[in-house]
Amino acid sequence: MNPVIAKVIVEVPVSRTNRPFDYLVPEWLLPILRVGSRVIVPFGPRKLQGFVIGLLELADGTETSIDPQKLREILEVEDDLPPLTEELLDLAEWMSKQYLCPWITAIHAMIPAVLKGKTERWVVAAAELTAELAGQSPLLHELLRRGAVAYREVEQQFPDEIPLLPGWLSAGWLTTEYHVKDRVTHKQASYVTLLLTDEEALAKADSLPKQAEQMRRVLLHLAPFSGQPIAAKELGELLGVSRPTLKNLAAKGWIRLEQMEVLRNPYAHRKFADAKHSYTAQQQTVLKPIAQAIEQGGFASFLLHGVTGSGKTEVYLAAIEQTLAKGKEAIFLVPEISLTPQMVERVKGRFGNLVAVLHSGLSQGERYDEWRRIIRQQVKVVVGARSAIFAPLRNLGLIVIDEEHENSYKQEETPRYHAREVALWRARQNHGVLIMGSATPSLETYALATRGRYQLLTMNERVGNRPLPQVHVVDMREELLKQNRSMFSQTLYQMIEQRLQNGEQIVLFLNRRGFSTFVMCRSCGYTLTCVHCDISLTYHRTNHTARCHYCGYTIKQPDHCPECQSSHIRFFGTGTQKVEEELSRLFPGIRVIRMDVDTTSRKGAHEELLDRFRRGQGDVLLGTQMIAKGLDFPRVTLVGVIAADTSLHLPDFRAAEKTFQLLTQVGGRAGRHELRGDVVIQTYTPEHYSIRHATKHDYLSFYEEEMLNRKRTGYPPYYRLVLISFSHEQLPVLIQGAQTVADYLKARLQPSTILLGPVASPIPRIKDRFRFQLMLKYRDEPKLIDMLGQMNRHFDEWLKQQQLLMNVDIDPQMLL
Ligand SMILES: Nc1ncnc2c1ncn2[C@@H]1O[C@H](COP(=O)(O)OP(=O)(O)OP(=O)(O)O)[C@@H](O)[C@H]1O
Ligand SMILES: [Zn+2]
Ligand SMILES: [Zn+2]
Repeated sequence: MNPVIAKVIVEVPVSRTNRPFDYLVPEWLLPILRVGSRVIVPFGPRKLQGFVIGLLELADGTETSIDPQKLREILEVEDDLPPLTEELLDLAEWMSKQYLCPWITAIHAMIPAVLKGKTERWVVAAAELTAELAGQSPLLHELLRRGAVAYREVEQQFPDEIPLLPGWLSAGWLTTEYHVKDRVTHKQASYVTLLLTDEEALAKADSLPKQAEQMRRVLLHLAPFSGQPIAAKELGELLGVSRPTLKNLAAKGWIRLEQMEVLRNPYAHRKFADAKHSYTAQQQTVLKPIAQAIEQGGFASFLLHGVTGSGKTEVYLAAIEQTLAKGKEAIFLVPEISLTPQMVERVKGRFGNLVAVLHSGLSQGERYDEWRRIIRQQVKVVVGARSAIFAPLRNLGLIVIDEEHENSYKQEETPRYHAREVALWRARQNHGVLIMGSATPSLETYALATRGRYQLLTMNERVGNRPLPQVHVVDMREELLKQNRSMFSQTLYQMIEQRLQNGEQIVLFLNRRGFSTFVMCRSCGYTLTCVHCDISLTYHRTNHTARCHYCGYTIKQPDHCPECQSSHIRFFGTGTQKVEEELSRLFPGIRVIRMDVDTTSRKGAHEELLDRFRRGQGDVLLGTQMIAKGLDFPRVTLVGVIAADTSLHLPDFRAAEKTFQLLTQVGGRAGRHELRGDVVIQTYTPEHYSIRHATKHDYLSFYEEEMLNRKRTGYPPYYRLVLISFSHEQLPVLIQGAQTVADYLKARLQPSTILLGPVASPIPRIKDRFRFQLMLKYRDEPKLIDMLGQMNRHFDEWLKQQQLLMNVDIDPQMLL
């Protein structure tokens, strides 16, 4: 037998060990060790977890510098099915280069938390384990009797049988599972599985003595369900059989009694309706090229630009259906906040049990269960938020990204990946189709589509020719002149009143982005901006200054507006609670359902509130960003935006884009069905182009105007950005460190690349650590990523000595 060497990425997340180590695979582990397996290896004096990224058999004459004699052995393989596919391992390698992170960090982004945290390993009886086989070993016997045995117990009670486990695993007699040790622990239940065939069971039932009435009843009941686990509780309730009866049957080897974790299905209690329509003309038009691409196979990418309510979801579902018909699998990404029961219902309604749903509302255990169904190849469609892009499907044919412009597709911690980029990589690798959809595509994506990098598909009409809602813009400066100091304009007030009379519903949206951070004149709408950067200055309460967070420009907070001399100049903001109070004061008896971080922190609260609103138990749904998208309520005929400006004056070059997107998306919630809709946007800057174009639902005009701005100011998509941020407890060390890195970069960057900073970060101190940043703007610097990788390695030791944290963010989304 030739020695087999495994290349293992070990769980030490420091870049010094960002390379695989060689280990020898002991013969007894060969049956289950695969590329992608999770293993335990000796590392120095410790035992660590790691992942096998490659296997090498040393046949005679294999050219290698490895001396197997010197290698240490892998101690254990932790799962019967490897949690990572070879494709995902390649992806991890690519991510580690692209996003400058250790391999192990990229791998961790791909697997459920359960496989990282404190977990307890169990050995569980599987389908092929029969009474006859169980006779061979005390452990197997125990397994058949109890269904599952903790690995801890195996080590203590049956140590001699450990080397046999891999063989049994690969024979399908047993599996291993991980149960989370913390409080989100697994659900335990007893299950009974008939191990006899239908006829055998009937025969045995006949042969039983009279006094074994209970046993007979169980056999007769189970006969039609041979091999299927039935809840013991159910048997108890139905047949009135007792626990000892089941134990007796198990001892005879006729049934298996499993005291084990149930695969939780968080949607088990829901009924899903499948509402399939005949496609509209526009849906048919866009589906044609998509269908062709799926039919042909091979990589293809589309941007589906469809106005709100144009039926994009229906297009995605059709594409998924066709992909499955070709024998392939699909990933359907949606932003976390759109992962509402409504959305899940539509997908489950169409594809039923072939769907796994992954989102943060699930407990760790539930997530792990859904993920395990994918690993076991029991599902064909994975719906989920950002990290679902790593679903370990083996035959991926289609990736859909709904609301492609959403921020949440970018992970804001290491690895700082963008799901869109990962999706492109996977679609290419799998020769699959990528569909990105949005009513308000990001500028980056739309620009690429106009240059032919993605095929652009457009749907500019709502389903059933329903009109887009009429948008009314209210100038809040005039309201102030009219002595109206309430947060509701006359227009909005009257429209709310009228909806209440008609028994129709209202969505009120409070833009919380940029809450109270910018300085604005309430008389004329003037805001303080940086003279160098065209970006709003951020208010600092501590010393009453306003500062630019890109270049550091600072001024004292003025007492009077520089434009109109009014003294009503101050920082800006309102909370949802205040709006709710005001509503109750103005409209006594109004039923408000408030959705914000406070009311939705409890698990399931989000769904519950939406459900109440859907059932008509509220007149108003009042909320922040989380109500802006994906919702489809037939009785909503009015959408009000309390203050459109807050997101407009963020110190972020995407402020106008974000505002346009938000206004268009919230507006899109009105009048989606038979009833016509109105949208009221309250603003102090009605002339701003993002508001003007949103009013007319005019994406293209907005796009063109914004592109000109980006070109002028040198921002994406014309330039690309890298944000390098630093933090330290002591300001002098921090500034010195940032400057040192800046000098290093300056010496190596091409002259055309712009380096901004070092300058204090927009949030200059978090948890007692000061923060500074550098920003790179570049157009054409092909070696930049490599160079940043070198920079990382160059400063690694030094940063650690200085206790300085440095973070590199490629194509940053959040500049705060
Ligand atoms: N061909 C069709 N015939 C009839 N109704 C349809 C059709 N396609 C979609 N619908 C319905 O129209 C409504 C809007 O469709 P859908 O939610 O797919 O739009 P969307 O483009 O995803 O909207 P948004 O981007 O605003 O979330 C839904 O209630 C959907 O069930
Ligand atoms: Zn500036
Ligand atoms: Zn003013």
